[in-house]
Amino acid sequence: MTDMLNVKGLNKVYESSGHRVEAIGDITFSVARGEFACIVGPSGAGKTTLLKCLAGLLAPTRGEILLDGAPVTGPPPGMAVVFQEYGRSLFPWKTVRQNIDLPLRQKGLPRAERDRLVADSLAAVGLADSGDAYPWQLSGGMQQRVAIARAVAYEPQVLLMDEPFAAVDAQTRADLEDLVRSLWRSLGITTLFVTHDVDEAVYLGERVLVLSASPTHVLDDVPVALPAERDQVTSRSTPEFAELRTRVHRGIQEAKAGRRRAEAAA
Ligand SMILES: Nc1ncnc2c1ncn2[C@@H]1O[C@H](COP(=O)(O)OP(=O)(O)OP(=O)(O)O)[C@@H](O)[C@H]1O
Repeated sequence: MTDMLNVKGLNKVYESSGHRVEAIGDITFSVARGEFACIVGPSGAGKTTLLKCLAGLLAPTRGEILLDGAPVTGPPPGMAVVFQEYGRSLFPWKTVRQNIDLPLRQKGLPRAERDRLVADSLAAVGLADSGDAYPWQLSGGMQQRVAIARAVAYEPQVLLMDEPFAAVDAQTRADLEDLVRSLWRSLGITTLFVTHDVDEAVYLGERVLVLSASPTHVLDDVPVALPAERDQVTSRSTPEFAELRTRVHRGIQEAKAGRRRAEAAA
């Protein structure tokens, strides 16, 4: 497999009026084409900062990000992002269909192709009948499915997701996890999924990257060798799942202990 995403020696320092925060110390990793990688780390580890850099929304202080071999210097056309705040990411004055269609128009696709992509993506997320609704008429989980449909319709090379299910209830969350995994399996989009939930990371990913506390580096890179066909009840209760969960939890404990040591030394 060739690399779709290369992150080399990424460093990010926030500086404002004399105040300096080194959010990302030194991160290096790559994601293969078609891979599903999850990123976990303690709160404040710089996960959102990392994703913003990957999405070209924030310039790294040092280091380099390559998307399919080309440096990311601004929002790349081949990338779609799904954020936690779905409410804010959809335009309330546009229908579901129009929300999904907008980036496709910006891409310059012809009408017939846009119509097909919108219909297919709505069907894929189980919202075939909700195209004419407005986002505010839908539940939180449905709105998040619209955000996912919009990302998928765009046919990105890479899909970045930043804690996309943090604000929905547990049952909806499980449904959305299964939806994202099945879309990934059928479409093969290279996916990077940030979560603070260890079980979610193991359940979804083919690999889990554990980040240290800020200034961040990669503490552990855990391959998830669970069968591709996963099920909320069965997969989560296997000994393999428990082993992976323990390894990732240990990494996060280590990250937090490292932060406490750094704070004590400061
Ligand atoms: N715009 C900013 N200006 C200054 N510091 C910032 C800015 N954004 C984030 N930070 C700091 O950078 C560090 C990393 O923040 P970031 O939001 O990337 O972490 P995170 O891992 O996504 O956190 P959480 O899991 O709590 O969402 C934190 O110390 C945060 O306070």
